[in-house]
Amino acid sequence: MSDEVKRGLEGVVVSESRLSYIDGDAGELGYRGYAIEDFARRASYEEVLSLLWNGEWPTRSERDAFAARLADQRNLDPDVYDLIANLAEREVDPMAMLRTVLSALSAYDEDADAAPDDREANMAKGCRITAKLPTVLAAFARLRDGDDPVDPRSDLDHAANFLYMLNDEEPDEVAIETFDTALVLHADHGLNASTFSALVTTSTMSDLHSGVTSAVGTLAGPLHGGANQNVMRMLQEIDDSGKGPREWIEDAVDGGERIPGFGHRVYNVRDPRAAILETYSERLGETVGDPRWYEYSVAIEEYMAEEKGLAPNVDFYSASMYYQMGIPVDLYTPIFALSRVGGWIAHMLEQYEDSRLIRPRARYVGDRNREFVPIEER
Ligand SMILES: CC(=O)SCCNC(=O)CCNC(=O)[C@H](O)C(C)(C)COP(=O)(O)OP(=O)(O)OC[C@H]1O[C@@H](n2cnc3c(N)ncnc32)[C@H](O)[C@@H]1OP(=O)(O)O
Ligand SMILES: O=C([O-])CC(=O)C(=O)O
Repeated sequence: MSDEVKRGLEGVVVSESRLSYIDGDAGELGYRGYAIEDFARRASYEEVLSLLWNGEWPTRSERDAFAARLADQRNLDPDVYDLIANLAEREVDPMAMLRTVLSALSAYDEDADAAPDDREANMAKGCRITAKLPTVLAAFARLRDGDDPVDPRSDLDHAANFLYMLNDEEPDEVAIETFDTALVLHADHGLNASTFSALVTTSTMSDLHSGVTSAVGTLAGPLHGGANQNVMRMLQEIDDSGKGPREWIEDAVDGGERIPGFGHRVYNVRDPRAAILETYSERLGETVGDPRWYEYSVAIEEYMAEEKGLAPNVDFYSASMYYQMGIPVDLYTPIFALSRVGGWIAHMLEQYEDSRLIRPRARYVGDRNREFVPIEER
């Protein structure tokens, strides 16, 4: 058994998967063999979920049935609204809220007692979790602002319904397309840290809710999903500083800061999702007549490429895009979770089919053979 330490498990292959293909040198990403550029703007989040969970694109009638199944599960138990209201009153961080409420949802799940690897029960749980998370987040966002939650509408698709519940207003076509594409692009990405964390949890034959709860906690960190809100805070700091974006970023880099939205464990080139999200960020800037956030982003990208050889990841252009949609900055990471939950579930479904306990080792570098001294003699 080798004692070589692979810090951060970099480059270690721990399993096989048919879900997403990533070529980090070519900057390519595909779900189940389909390149994201071919479907990101043309397939809805519901279709992508169906592809990830079932292996094939749904036909129109399959898509409609699946979308209706999800739409049917959007309501929350009144106890869950009470929990969200309590957390909103305490002004907890939205990711901590999401993690807490997600865990609580298992208490209300009618398949809670099913065997952890029961595929039918897991598909049903997966639909309920995915359908309820947007209701949870929108209710929280409204309650903390002193507004009543807006009931979900079953006649709206997943993306449109979330924006409707958040703003109490039907979104326009541009907002729906933008948000739906963001959901599609964030849905899966190989064994990223949060997906891996879900898989570690369910490799013990723990249940789907536990896996998703572990994953939300992992996504929250600033090195992973938490980076998107830090990107927007950086753009706001630049705006407030009175400095140009290039000058600001140069000072930050010279000061040894890590720039959110740049660098990646797998991509050595530009993240292909960033290219698509950039077009939406640019378009929204033009639509609202304020290209500032997009222009700052472009200037930062140029500097980072020239001076650091680093390219943007998925969290970089999504920040200015969500901001221009009027979404509160601390909701960006929970929105990432609303999408990635589909990928987490897909990976757990895949793993349950052929599961083995995930249990690596650490090389022990501490003392050995020390003599025990009882407490009375210490
Ligand atoms: C959805 C996602 O999770 S995408 C990633 C979101 N996270 C971020 O955007 C946070 C900023 N980025 C980072 O911190 C890193 O690039 C990570 C965490 C994404 C990847 O980390 P790792 O693969 O461990 O790379 P590592 O931290 O070893 O970085 C390699 C080198 O690039 C530098 N580097 C990497 N990212 C950045 C950055 N954002 N800003 C400045 N320098 C950076 C490191 O300082 C390091 O330089 P060194 O070798 O001279 O010390
Ligand atoms: O794959 C990763 O390590 C991070 C990432 O881009 C994602 O989870 O979408």
